[in-house]
Amino acid sequence: MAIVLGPNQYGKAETRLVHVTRDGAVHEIKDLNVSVALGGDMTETHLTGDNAAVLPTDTQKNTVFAFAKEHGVGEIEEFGLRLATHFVDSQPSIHTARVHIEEYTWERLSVGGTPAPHSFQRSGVETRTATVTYDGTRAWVVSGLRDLVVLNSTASEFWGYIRDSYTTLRETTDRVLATAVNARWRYASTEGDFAKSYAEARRHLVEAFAETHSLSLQQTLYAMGQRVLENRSEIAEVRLALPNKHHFVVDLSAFDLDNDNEVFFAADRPYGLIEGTVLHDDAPDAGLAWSE
Ligand SMILES: O=c1[nH]c(=O)c2[nH]c(=O)[nH]c2[nH]1
Repeated sequence: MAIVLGPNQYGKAETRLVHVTRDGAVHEIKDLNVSVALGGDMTETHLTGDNAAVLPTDTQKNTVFAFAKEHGVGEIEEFGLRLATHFVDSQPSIHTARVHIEEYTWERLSVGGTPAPHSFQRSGVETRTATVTYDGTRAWVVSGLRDLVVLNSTASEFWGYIRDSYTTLRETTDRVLATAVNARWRYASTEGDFAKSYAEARRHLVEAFAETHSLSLQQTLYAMGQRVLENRSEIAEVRLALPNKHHFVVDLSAFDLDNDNEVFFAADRPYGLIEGTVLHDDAPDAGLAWSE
C-alpha cells in the first residue's frame, strides 16, 4: 500500500488592498480582500522540499499590489481575470489559478449637501464577491454577494410539513421571514459589463424576496434564482445559501398581554440553512467555475 499526494493548491489568502484613484481632486476608492490559490506541478515541494516549481505566496501578494498600480483595479471580475491569467501564463509549473475577491463598499460623504471629494464612509451593507478560475485555456467567472440582510414582516407562511414524535413547531400562516442573502452566479462568458450585471442581479434578488408570498424559504430561494435567470441572459446558474434568521413570537400571556405578531425574539442560533442551485437546463458546462 503506497501513500501518494492528493489534490493540492496553495496561495496567498486575504491580501487587503486599498486602491485610491487620484485623477484630480475627486478621488475614488476600492477596498478589496484578494485570495489567490494556485495549482500545478507541486509534487516535488511536498515530497522532497524542492521548491523549483513554487511561485512564492509572497510574490503573489506583491503581484496583487503591483497590478493595482500598473493597470488599476476596475471591476473585481476584471482584476481577477488579469491576475489569474498572469499566474498561469507566466509560469510553466502553474496550471490553474483561482482568484477570489471580496469588495467592501465605501460611500462618498456629503458635506452640507455637497459630495466630499476625498471623504468616505464604509457602508454596512453587503459584500460583493468574485471568483475567477483559469486553467490556461478557459476562464470562468462567478460573481456574488454575501450578508445582504433582508426581512419580510409578513407574507410568509410555513405549514404542511412532516410531523413526527419530535415535532413541536407550530404551523403558521403569518410569520417574519428574514435571511442574510449569500448568492453567487456563474456567467456564461468572461466578457461583459460586470458592474451592470451585479447591480441588476442584486436588484432582482431583492425584488423577488420582497414580492414572493412565501410558503417556505426554499420556495423563496427558487423564486430569487429564477428571477435573476429570467432577466439576465448572461447568467447561467445561481447558487444561494439562505440562513433562516428565526424570529420567534414571544409568549406574553404571563403578563396578560396578547402578542399578534408584534414582539419577537430574534434568535441568533441555531438557524435553518437553506441552500440551492437554480440554473438553465441547457447551461454551458460549469467546468472549474465552482471549484474550491
Ligand atoms: O422556510 C422554512 N423551511 C424549513 O425547512 C423550515 N424548517 C423549520 O423549522 N422552519 C422552516 N422554515
